[in-house]
Amino acid sequence: MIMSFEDLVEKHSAIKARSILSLHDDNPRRAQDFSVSCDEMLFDYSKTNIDADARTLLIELASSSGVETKRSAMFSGAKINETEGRAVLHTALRNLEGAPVLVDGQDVMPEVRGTLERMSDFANAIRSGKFKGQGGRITDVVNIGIGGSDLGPAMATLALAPFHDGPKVHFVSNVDGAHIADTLKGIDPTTTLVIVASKTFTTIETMTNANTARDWMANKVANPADQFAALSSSEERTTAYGISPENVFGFEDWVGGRYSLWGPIGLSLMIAIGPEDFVDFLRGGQAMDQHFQTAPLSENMPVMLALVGLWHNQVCGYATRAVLPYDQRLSRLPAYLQQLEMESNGKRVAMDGSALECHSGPIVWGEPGTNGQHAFYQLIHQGTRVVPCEFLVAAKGHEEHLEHQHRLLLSNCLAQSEALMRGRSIEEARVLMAEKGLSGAELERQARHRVFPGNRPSTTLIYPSLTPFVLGQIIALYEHRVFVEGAILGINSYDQWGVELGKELAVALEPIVSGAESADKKDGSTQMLVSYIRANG
Ligand SMILES: O=P(O)(O)OC[C@H]1O[C@H](O)[C@H](O)[C@@H](O)[C@@H]1O
Repeated sequence: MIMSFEDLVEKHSAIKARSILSLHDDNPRRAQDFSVSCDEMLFDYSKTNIDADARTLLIELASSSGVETKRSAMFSGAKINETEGRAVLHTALRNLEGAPVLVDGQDVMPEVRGTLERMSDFANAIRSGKFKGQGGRITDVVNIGIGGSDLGPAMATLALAPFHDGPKVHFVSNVDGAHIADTLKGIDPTTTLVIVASKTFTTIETMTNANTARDWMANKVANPADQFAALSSSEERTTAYGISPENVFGFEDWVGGRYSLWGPIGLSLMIAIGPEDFVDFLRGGQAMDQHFQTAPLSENMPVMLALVGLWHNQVCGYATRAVLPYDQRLSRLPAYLQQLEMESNGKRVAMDGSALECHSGPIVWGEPGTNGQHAFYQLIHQGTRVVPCEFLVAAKGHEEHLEHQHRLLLSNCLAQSEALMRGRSIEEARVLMAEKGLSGAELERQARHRVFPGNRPSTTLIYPSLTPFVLGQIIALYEHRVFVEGAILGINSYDQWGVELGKELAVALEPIVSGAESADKKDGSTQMLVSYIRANG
């Protein structure tokens, strides 16, 4: 049977009046029945209004969209990125001791393993002091990259702070000179390694910042190129830039930028935590790959995470999704997921170029808890729009001497999903106001402001503690969620044409902003802004 979103929308109209809390009351085992495990990680989606029938329909939607066939195609190296004619094989980067993976009939694994070994040797040399800068042992590493060449390593390096035992790692991405100026301030160029991370090695922000870093280093270091490394798929351009081939780590076009943390783009992370912990991170990703490929759809974590997302966005019509890690070290996860999810699934046409009949992927946003509670949770609880929330939390923190703080963190996380589901009725609010000594019209007026509609959906991903392995599982989980969502929507999750127009216009605007060319051919708004810049800049 071919399932469609219309069938699901119909199902939703039939069940939406029922509260999530009543689903729990009716089925004391609902939490167990509506949650999925992968190793020690647990994904609880019981605080949504998905019931057994809705889940069956969602799984039928996944099957009838060919998710399983498409999944095999991806893992086997088929060119599923059809608009760019490329395979999608970031999974090969974590295929440790795994089977051969063929692209155009050639096994890519020997090269993947060779690059991982070279990265490990290089990271060890930096960490042990064998690789020296002009001033001696490397104390600081500056990763210059943007988008996928920044968000992944920056997010993961912060996430794994308790595992850092290498030099200090910094990240520069923005073309705004403030970013590199603030980062380089106070760092010694003679003991710094600059890593230029760019798949294409043409990205204007990265190349501009790389040139700035090279000039900064050239003031103090005789041969700055010796203290530069490059992570790229363009050997030709890294060579032209003058970086010695021993310091260049390449990867193929079948690794998409936003999926590239697992290979050379992860070098700064590897230098921070060491090759062994980096391999543990890969093992976590690999464990999720194996789960994704083998678990039945209803027990498959990426599949269920994707289906819950589709239910909320395409079926219920909730346009955004909040990602709320109760884990300060995952504070860059929402930004990382914005690229992963919105650059992958923010598409308006299907693979064949026809207009999409439903909405594309949702708007993803978020901040870590408990900070967000004191900022935007007001809207999540009492605003007129429903925002499905995805909580993430570790059962155990790394700070053993601060266990009481971790208990507070956990209690807050659980309290939020409970509050969203349970809400507070007008009757309960009236009782509260009466207890405060109010009565009559004032009691009624005040009570109305204290009503929480409740019945607001959330999911919780809980894991033992944030280790390299667990981080690998989390990232691979979200990658596969994007894949499943894209496969069901019938879009190409692996191109990103939507970023091109702005880039082209920026190049054309530079001479206009600088005054070398006239703004006459531009629209009125652009002309006015250019005049303002010329007058005030
Ligand atoms: O790694 P690079 O080639 O420098 O690309 C960096 C980023 O820029 C592009 O605009 C894309 O939107 C991103 O997907 C990519 O990660």
